[in-house]
Amino acid sequence: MGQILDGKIVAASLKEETAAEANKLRDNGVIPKLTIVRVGANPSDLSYERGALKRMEGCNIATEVKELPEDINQEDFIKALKEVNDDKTTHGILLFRPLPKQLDEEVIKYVIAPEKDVDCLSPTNVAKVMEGDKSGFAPCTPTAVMETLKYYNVDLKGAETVVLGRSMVVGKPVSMLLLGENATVTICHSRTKDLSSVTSKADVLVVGIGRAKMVTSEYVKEGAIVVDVGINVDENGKLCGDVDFDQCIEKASLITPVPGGVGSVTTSVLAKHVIKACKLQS
Ligand SMILES: NC(=O)C1=CN([C@@H]2O[C@H](COP(=O)(O)OP(=O)(O)OC[C@H]3O[C@@H](n4cnc5c(N)ncnc54)[C@H](OP(=O)(O)O)[C@@H]3O)[C@@H](O)[C@H]2O)C=CC1
Ligand SMILES: Nc1nc(=O)c2c([nH]1)NC[C@@H]1CN(c3ccc(C(=O)N[C@@H](CCC(=O)O)C(=O)O)cc3)C=[N+]21
Repeated sequence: MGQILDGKIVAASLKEETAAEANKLRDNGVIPKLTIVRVGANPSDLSYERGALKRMEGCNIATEVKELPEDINQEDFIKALKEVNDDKTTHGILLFRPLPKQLDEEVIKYVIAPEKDVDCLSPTNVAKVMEGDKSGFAPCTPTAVMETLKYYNVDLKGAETVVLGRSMVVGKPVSMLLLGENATVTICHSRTKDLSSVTSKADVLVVGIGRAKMVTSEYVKEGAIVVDVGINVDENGKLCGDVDFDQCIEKASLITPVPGGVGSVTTSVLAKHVIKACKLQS
């Protein structure tokens, strides 16, 4: 029977450091601030927004939500985003993804100011993640995975790690961050053949696929460390991960739950990034 990797403890530890930094900045007359740009009122955006606002408040970081109409056109959206770029009181910008269909992310990603881009939309920040250049911003969720492993002293050097999922939000960046810690990284996706035979070789398995409880015990090696990034709603309307926790905890040595795992660390990383952005700009 494995042990639980408690995201709430990791989040609280990060929060403490970040709040202290925010207070130092405030003592010097700088008020760190995150501006959230939300288009429409998608439930998953709103649930992340609630968590983020609460976390910023706990860290003494100011916030503003710029709510834009669901049907806003590309030109008006870019104008609004540039206003936030130019707003001297805003240090970090969070843009919810995916954007509605009429907005072209391929264009917009070049508009957000890289030094305020705390969740890694800008190609400048994506490139820094690839290069292992820590001066930019890696996306918050993959960083939360790394912070969780670090807090629990998981040694990644030479470890056989398997990442399940290859999105730009989770799978690809977390693979680069693991590589940066000298892990051996295998990336799996929907076309991977014989998926469970690949994942069951992993010392550390990171899962972000958006498929409720798909990862059952045959995907997991005895004694493996399992990190579940998934946030889904199960048939009873309850939050659940991509990993079947009750099955996999029997085999894993360490495992993150949902809720209370990586998801709870994400907003603390966001706060940490706002402080980093604020220091870069003041
Ligand atoms: N904790 C947090 O703060 C956050 C959590 N999430 C959660 O993480 C999960 C992943 O999100 P995201 O990366 O945005 O999702 P995407 O839908 O963008 O990507 C899913 C990835 O998983 C792969 N995949 C899907 N189904 C399977 C399958 N049956 N077998 C193997 N691979 C599969 C896809 O493969 P292919 O590329 O071949 O299609 C794709 O690479 C979701 O549950 C989401 O809610 C997301 C963001 C933040
Ligand atoms: N640029 C961008 N980055 C994101 O990270 C992003 C996004 N856009 N768009 C929306 C989705 C959705 N998302 C959620 C994260 C946490 C919860 C959530 O429920 N969190 C719980 C904890 C869950 C847990 O403990 O695992 C909480 O904060 O209390 C929900 C949704 C992020 N997203």
